[in-house]
Amino acid sequence: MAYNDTPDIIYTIVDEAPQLASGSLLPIISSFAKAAGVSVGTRDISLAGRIIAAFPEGLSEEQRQNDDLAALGELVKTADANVIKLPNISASVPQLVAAVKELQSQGFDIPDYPEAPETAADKAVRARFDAIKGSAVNPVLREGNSDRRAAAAVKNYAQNNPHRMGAWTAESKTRVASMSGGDFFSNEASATLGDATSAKIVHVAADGTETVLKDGVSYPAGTVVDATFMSAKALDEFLVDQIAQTKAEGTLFSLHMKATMMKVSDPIIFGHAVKAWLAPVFEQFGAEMDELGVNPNSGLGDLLDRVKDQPAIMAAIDAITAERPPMYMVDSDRGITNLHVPSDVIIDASMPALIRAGGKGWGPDGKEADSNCVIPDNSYAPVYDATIEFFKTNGALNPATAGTVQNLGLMAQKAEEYGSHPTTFEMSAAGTVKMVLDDGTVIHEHNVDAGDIWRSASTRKAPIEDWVNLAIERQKATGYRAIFWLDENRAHDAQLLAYVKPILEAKGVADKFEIMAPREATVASLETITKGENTIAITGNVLRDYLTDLFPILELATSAKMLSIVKLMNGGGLFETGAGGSAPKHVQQLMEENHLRWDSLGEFCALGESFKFLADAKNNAKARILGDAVETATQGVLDHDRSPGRKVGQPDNRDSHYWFARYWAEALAAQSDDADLAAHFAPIAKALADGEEAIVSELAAVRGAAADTGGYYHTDAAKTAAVMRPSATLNAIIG
Ligand SMILES: NC(=O)C1=CN([C@@H]2O[C@H](COP(=O)(O)OP(=O)(O)OC[C@H]3O[C@@H](n4cnc5c(N)ncnc54)[C@H](OP(=O)(O)O)[C@@H]3O)[C@@H](O)[C@H]2O)C=CC1
Ligand SMILES: O=C(O)CCC(=O)C(=O)O
Ligand SMILES: [Mg+2]
Repeated sequence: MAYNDTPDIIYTIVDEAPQLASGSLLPIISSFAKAAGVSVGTRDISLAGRIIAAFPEGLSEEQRQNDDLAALGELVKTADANVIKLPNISASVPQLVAAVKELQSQGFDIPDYPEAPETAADKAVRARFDAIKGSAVNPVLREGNSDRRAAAAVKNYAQNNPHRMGAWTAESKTRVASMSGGDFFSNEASATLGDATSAKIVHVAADGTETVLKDGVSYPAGTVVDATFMSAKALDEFLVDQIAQTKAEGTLFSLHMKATMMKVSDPIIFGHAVKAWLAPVFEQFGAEMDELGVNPNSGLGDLLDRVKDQPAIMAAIDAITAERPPMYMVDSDRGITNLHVPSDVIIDASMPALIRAGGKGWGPDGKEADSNCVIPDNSYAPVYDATIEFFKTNGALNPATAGTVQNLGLMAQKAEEYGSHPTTFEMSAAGTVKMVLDDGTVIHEHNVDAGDIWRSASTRKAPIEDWVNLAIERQKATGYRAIFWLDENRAHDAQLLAYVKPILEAKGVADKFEIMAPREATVASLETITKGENTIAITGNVLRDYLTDLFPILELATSAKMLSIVKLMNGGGLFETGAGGSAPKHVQQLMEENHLRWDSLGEFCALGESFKFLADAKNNAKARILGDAVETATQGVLDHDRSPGRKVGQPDNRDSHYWFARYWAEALAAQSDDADLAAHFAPIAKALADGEEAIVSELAAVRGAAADTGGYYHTDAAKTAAVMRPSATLNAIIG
């Protein structure tokens, strides 16, 4: 189904906390925009929405949904795109299974997720689910590179209202552990293709049997193509060793992966950790657990659920758990460990939170403790290692005086590791993996063993050039210290540098940029911001992800307040809200005590940018007025401390939207560029001010009791609206 017309601005329907917040904020945005003749439409990219769109055959007409993600994927390749993208669930298998179960319980005839597909029909269903799994939205929408930074108002606020930081001392036992070889980092090979070509990936077993793992992968001219693998044997030895070292050191064992975005490789690595942790149980009961459908890649939570009625297996698990070091917990009250669900501990958010807390994680006893942070691959682990060492030496960062690290990330067109899923394989046998071009040239070749994880990633020329040019623009606009976080000694980075250096030379700006490997760049950036100065981190895709949580969480307490712009390569605009995720813990709190602590500052920032983009792209003067007023309102929310509190009883997300609407209306009423708009918003501003007492008390009245939104993944629109819009006075004004 195609859409007849594209609204001026598209606001995405997502999941969890940001979607709950939209229940309150979006009616305000739509109503204000409409008054200025700006249309705001929605497109559903939620996990539930994507499942429904993928399996129409069992559904009634009313239940069916358009494939909005595919439609948006086309739109972002045009200059017309103006999309506000909120964070969505990048589903791990347990999340996917839970969402399917919920939809089935609501009467949607959706097939079960086939855990071990054997028939052709099951394999086809599985392929449809695999396209929904993991980070399936962002790579489709991100047809541009990433520009993430704190708006000046947000940074100023953070300096004037510094958040609490845990103390760091030289005695901290917290550290990062990574493999000393056999990992993706040490096995990487990289080459730049002169001409457009296609390639196939072939596995040749020791007995000469050839298996084509993938055929017809096509690359435009100038693509940087990498190949690497992680040795399963080296990984297992490393994990066994780290479990033992953790116990000896008296710290918590923690594993930090990105099983959502690295949806093929990282769940396998996570599964190795589950197996290493329960090694004697797998040795003794491997066959039985196989029968019960245990898949270690789905985590300890799923495993325990499947073996809970098997006393012998449960006893073996208890016995080995008693011998293990304590594990880093996701929720110690409920016994949820680091290894329960692969999507619970996600490195970009988990490591910064631990570092901000002074190197502390939560242990099974509900107390904070130092932690051994296991990050098997060495490509980016040095960033966290260097940060931790820096704080051990220098003490925690002071957010009152620290400068800022902005990020320009190479992200477009599935750049680097984040686009590697279709070309990642777990080896079923020992042999050689070859990457063979059309003309027969073998560009990469690795000797592998059974179980090794081999993957190829690629990065296209146009995004690389666009990224370097964006970096030049940003450096020029700010004058900040600008560092390309590239390691001359890493195969992939060396190929990138062959692009970067000539562009900088040709533009006569080579002297404005430094080039440093991630470890050195981390130290240099921390030194810079410690002095109160600012720097731009120009990075690849994974570091974009890691740094845009790490530095914001240290500087601002959260990455939710970030400005996150994707300048689409074909001219459109994609405005992401914040740099974080969908905050499942916030939903839990809303359901239990009707308090939503989600901070919509990211949405406010994105909204302002989106209006301004519309103003420029379509020469829409009213959109500019709306955008300027959004900035004033955002400033008002900060200046008057109207952001949500964390605890029930404090003002929450809904209160912050009331204040945002009020400041927005006041700014629109006060401006003199458009008399009609001023006249329209003057009575609204007055009504919002006059209604303050009623609105605040109506919002406060609902808090404390459980809230029902009719579902978790697929909520009921009317019930959610009732929960998120409990103020009749406010609703009447907004209309
Ligand atoms: N762009 C995207 O689409 C992204 C999606 N994700 C997805 O999000 C889900 C959760 O990921 P996770 O790694 O836990 O990261 P989150 O960013 O969702 O959560 C980490 C913590 O950050 C804080 N936080 C995040 N956003 C806000 C906000 N707007 N206001 C206040 N606090 C905030 C919360 O801290 P506290 O609880 O202490 O209040 C939260 O628990 C996963 O399904 C993941 O796949 C993750 C990253 C990006
Ligand atoms: O797409 C995802 O799964 C996460 C994205 C993310 O964390 C980011 O872009 O910062
Ligand atoms: Mg991230």
